[in-house]
Amino acid sequence: MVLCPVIGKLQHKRVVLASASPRRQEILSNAGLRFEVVPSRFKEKLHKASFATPYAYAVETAKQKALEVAGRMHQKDLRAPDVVIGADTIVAVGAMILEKPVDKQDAYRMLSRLNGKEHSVFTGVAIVHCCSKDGRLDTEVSEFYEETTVKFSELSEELLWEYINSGEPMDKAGGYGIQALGGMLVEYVHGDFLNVVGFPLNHFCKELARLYYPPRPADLRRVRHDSIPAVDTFENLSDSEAGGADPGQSAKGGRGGEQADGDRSQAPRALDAALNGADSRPRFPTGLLELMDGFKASKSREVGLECWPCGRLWDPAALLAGQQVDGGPQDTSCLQGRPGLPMADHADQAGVCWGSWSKCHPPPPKVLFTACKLKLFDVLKDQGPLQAVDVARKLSTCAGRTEQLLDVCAALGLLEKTRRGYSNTEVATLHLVSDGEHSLQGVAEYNDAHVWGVFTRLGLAVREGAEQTRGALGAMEEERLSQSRELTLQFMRAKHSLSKLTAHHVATAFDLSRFASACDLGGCTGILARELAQEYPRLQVTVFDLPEVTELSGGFQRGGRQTERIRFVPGDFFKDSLPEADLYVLSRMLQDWPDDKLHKLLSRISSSCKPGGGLLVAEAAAEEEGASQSPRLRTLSAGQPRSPDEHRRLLQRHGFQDVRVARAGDLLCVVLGTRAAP
Ligand SMILES: Cc1cn([C@@H]2O[C@H](COP(=O)(O)OP(=O)(O)OP(=O)(O)O)[C@@H](O)[C@H]2O)c(=O)[nH]c1=O
Repeated sequence: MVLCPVIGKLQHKRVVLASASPRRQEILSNAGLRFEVVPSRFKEKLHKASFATPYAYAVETAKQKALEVAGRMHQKDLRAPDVVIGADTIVAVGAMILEKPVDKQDAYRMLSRLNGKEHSVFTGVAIVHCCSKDGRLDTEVSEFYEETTVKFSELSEELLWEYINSGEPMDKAGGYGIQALGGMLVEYVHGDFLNVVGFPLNHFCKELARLYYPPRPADLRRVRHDSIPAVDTFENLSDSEAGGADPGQSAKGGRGGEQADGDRSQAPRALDAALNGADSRPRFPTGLLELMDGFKASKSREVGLECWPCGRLWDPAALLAGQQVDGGPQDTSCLQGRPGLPMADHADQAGVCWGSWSKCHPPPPKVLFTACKLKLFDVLKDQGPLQAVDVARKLSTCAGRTEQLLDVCAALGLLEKTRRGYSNTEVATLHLVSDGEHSLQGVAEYNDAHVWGVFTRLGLAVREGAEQTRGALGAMEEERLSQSRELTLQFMRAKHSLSKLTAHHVATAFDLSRFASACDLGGCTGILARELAQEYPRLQVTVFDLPEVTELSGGFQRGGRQTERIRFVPGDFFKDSLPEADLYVLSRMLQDWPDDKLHKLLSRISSSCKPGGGLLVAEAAAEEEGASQSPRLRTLSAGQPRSPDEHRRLLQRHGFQDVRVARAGDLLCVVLGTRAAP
């Protein structure tokens, strides 16, 4: 659940918190914000007397902290983050400003001043939007402050010293920490508690709402005269209705801003839609995954050898040569009879005669993989729109070939081509930029480096009758396991990025609150475990995966409260005993294994599962009984999707009853069975 969808507005931006304060980091990460921490080096010694009010001092200090970090980061890699957040908390007794005590005596002086009295805590916050153009850093600063009143009880000398000797006052403004032992000194608080702790989260969200959702004309008539939107406005804003403007875009009058405003003035923001759709997760990128993945389906049923655009016939063995086309000269003559036909339409046909199509033209997945490998989308994200020659210069590639690559990417809907040059489309910004929260670069990398190779061998294999699809994929799996750490990491990155897109759907397809513990078998980097822990506050989750995977999973973790309830256990689910759990989870696992292994795994789970315990299975959904051709979500999976009935029978065969099936997120089939008494 996202309480404040406006936080999601920062989701696809590179956000930096310019603060070393662990409290600020915790407040913001608990709110669901993803950010890097770069403590500011700005020395907090502005001349206090030159400020008319204590809060003006706090705001200016916050701003200087953030600007210092933006400038330093820009200088360091000529690339500033998108947003830098700075904050400064001070305690004010009248006009006197108290910051962090320098030693115990100083702490004593401060606490004595606060003793038995009311004081104000101000936190100044600066949100700096950055943009680098032609090596120059441009910034737009939004700033605000929040005030909270705190009253201390009458405290004895002895108690004050005891508190000082606890060490708690030293890194805190005014010499106390209200969130810990210092809470005992406080008689009352008026205002935002988190503001005292170091960050006014509520006001921050309102400020984001003000920046990212400028008022609609209709709202202007009834807006209140303060600049802050009413409390109930930001909680109800939805990202899913294309409603959000980017402050950068709206300032520049860019297309995104215009579109958003246009939409909003026509359709009043439905409260319902906002509440139901208040989820900052992006839509499932079906088209993109099909593009990355479609070659598996087409290779698997590759019998038609007639190229759709040109009608030429090809030998299956020639499919192997399909890989060579991305560097070599292109034969595009067969497209000439159909001028203007988008490449994507050719790609659609690829399911019928993919191999021959790929011989004539660079196959779309290869184009995509090559563009990712060259970091094309990263360059355009930071510096686009760019002309082909400029892209070629930045990538150190051949200008002519780069233009071809850009044109194909544009035809595939990954780039937009205008007179100003090429820029990323929304799907590319979301999923093809390497550092994006929902980047699928890992999938592209893995498919390109490994899966492609396996499937290009498949044509030959089918022709010679040597192997079946699963055999080929089994070989891939063996290859994966026997190879290096880098290969494992590549696989993990791919699985990690896909799981981010599906985990929420899997975790919420059924109400799992009756289970106290869960074990995610083959849980890899723990993305689903995290989602489960987040959804079910009392659930303890074990991630069980091969030792080489659990060993590397640490690199994928980020903090947060849920992590305390997640543990990683190394092991092989075919050999080792399974960790005890009320609920076993297999997410996008079953398709990976040939039938013998699949039944072995299910019977091992069945024997470990206590009566009343559960098994949750999530797989790519087959469209209907027997229909199993969709390449959707088959990424990293070997076999064919099963229909809901096939899943039901599978679980029943292994002792699970009351099997329920749900479609989740359109593309997933999630199945929950309860272990019957033996
Ligand atoms: C009153 C109060 C303050 N604080 C902490 O006091 C520091 C203020 O100092 P700052 O200069 O604003 O921040 P910093 O810690 O020096 O970090 P930076 O942002 O890098 O300057 C911040 O930590 C706050 O949490 C608490 O943890 N609890 C409280 O009740």
